[in-house]
Amino acid sequence: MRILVFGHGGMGKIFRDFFEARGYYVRSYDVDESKADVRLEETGNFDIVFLCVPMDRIEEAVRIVISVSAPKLVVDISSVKKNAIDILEKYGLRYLSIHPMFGPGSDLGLSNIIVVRKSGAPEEKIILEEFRKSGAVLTEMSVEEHDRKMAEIQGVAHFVLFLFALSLKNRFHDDFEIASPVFLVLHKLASRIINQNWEMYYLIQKNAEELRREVAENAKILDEALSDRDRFRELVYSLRKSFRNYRDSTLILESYKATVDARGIDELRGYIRALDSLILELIERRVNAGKKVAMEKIKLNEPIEISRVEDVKMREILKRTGLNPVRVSEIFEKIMELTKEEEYRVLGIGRKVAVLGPMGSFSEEAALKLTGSRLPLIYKNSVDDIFRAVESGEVECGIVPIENSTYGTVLNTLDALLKYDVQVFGEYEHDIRHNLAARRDLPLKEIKTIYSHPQAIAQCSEFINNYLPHAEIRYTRSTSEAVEMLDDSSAAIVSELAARLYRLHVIKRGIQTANNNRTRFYLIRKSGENGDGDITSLFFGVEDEPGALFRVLEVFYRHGINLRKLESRPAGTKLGDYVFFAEAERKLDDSILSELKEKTSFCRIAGIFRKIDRLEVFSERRTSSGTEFQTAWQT
Ligand SMILES: O=C(O)C(=O)C[C@]1(C(=O)O)C=C[C@@H](O)C=C1
Repeated sequence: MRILVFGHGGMGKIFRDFFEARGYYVRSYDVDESKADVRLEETGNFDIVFLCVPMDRIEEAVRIVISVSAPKLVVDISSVKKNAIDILEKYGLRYLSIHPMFGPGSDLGLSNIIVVRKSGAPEEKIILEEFRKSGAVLTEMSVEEHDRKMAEIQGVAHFVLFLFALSLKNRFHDDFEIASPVFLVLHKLASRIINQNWEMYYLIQKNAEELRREVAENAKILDEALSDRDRFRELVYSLRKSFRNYRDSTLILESYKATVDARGIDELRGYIRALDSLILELIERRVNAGKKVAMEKIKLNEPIEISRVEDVKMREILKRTGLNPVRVSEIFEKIMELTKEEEYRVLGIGRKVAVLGPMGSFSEEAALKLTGSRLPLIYKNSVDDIFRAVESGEVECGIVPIENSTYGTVLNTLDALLKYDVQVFGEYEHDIRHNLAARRDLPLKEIKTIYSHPQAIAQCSEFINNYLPHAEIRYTRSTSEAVEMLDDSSAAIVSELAARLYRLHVIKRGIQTANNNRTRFYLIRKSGENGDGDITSLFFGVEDEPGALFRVLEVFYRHGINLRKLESRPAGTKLGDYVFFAEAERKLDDSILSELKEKTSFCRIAGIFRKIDRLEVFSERRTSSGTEFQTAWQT
């Protein structure tokens, strides 16, 4: 979907940045071509055109658009609808008519967008859905109702501000020695509208003729009421019925301080203090909003962490700032971390799970299945790092791959299990399905390069040989690195989760050679009392002499215990020294263990556990005051 924003003023810039941050192809055109991304002759090939020009230039813009192209949809954003709609109808365009009730420099979050005409075009649905998802409040109404309401909302407000300006024009200039916050806010607002396109305000006022008369009448009523104390009190009390909510007016007035032009070291320090308290107030409000989001997510069964939402946000933020982008992203990452921490806290989730990163790994996929995706996952770069985090108590639990049905034992997990002071308390089997994904819907023959981790490439070799023999294979360290490498003619082999997280187009699902490609994961925690279950993992060593291993295996044989796994690993002492790792299909009791100890040079239980399908991390508890979420580490 190609979007052309016609007009690169304040509103045009908002829509251009908005859609670009969400991954759309957007270009802007302006009659002042020095501001435009594309020249007029290049504007022919766009599906949607946003008309972001002053209201008195709509007809001119429409004529230009239709002289070079036939867009599937034109979006009108004017503030008074009657005139604009007449023009769009006159030229027979398929259009969406909205009134975004905000001005240049605003953010779409929480802004009102009124929809007065829809065309039913599929592109329109996508646009409105993007607005809705970004937190804009969409309201539908007819053209007539819109214009009537705008007379009240915009007409009266602007009229009063013009009146304010007119009454004070010879008394104040921009530079105030002293002024109250209310005065400063009104002065700024009046200055704003006075300095914007007067024609737009003229049209808005034209649409509010009757109400303007009423305002003038009311000025007289107010003046008369003020001639008498009681009459004035009565008037104020009658107004209180309609104007009750002034809760956040202090924040509005205090935020005005951010716009003050402070001078001299003391004043500047005062200015920074005011900014700091505003920042703090805003962060607190943000965190509180996050907590409410968390409660909504529970109802919708959505994860707390949604990297797609965070990525879009970060892109938008970085676009807006001229500050060092690395520092700015660090600050916002920290703010989001704080928000997430509080989101987890409000749900009663304090425990953390470490998985192999980066995001989108199969370990994460397994973790999300196991935990129902509500747990704070900590992404580590290596299996060793996961073990370290568990051992040090940084996290309560780690999820590590132990065995793949095609590739066998994951040796570095075994080595780490021997090295670190942790225990296995559960195992989980996960289907590994590889997907061929790209940034766009790419026919197989057009794929020039395939990126992925060597394991994934190997597990999909048959598909690659049969369908992509022409493609060059490039190995990456991880799935997400593969995603980063993608351009318009390459594809990556990734998990379903990674495809979703990075919004890739899945060209083919399940391309792994083995139909039943599964990985078994161990769930590890800090060492403590042994767990319970029907499987025992253990390490043991034997003397370097004939029959030593046989004597140990004989113990298992005699007790009728099946060993489903037996591996030898270098002990790390000297060449030829090995330790054995075994998985016995039984909980080994003390008597068997003491027998084993007699026949081995050392014997250590790595864990007694069972298969689990779900890690319950919190449970709901109904109380007299409602539902509370409680942490419970149940396996
Ligand atoms: O938008 C949400 O879903 C939030 O919970 C807020 C927020 C944030 O702090 O910005 C936090 C967690 C999500 O990963 C995305 C964004």
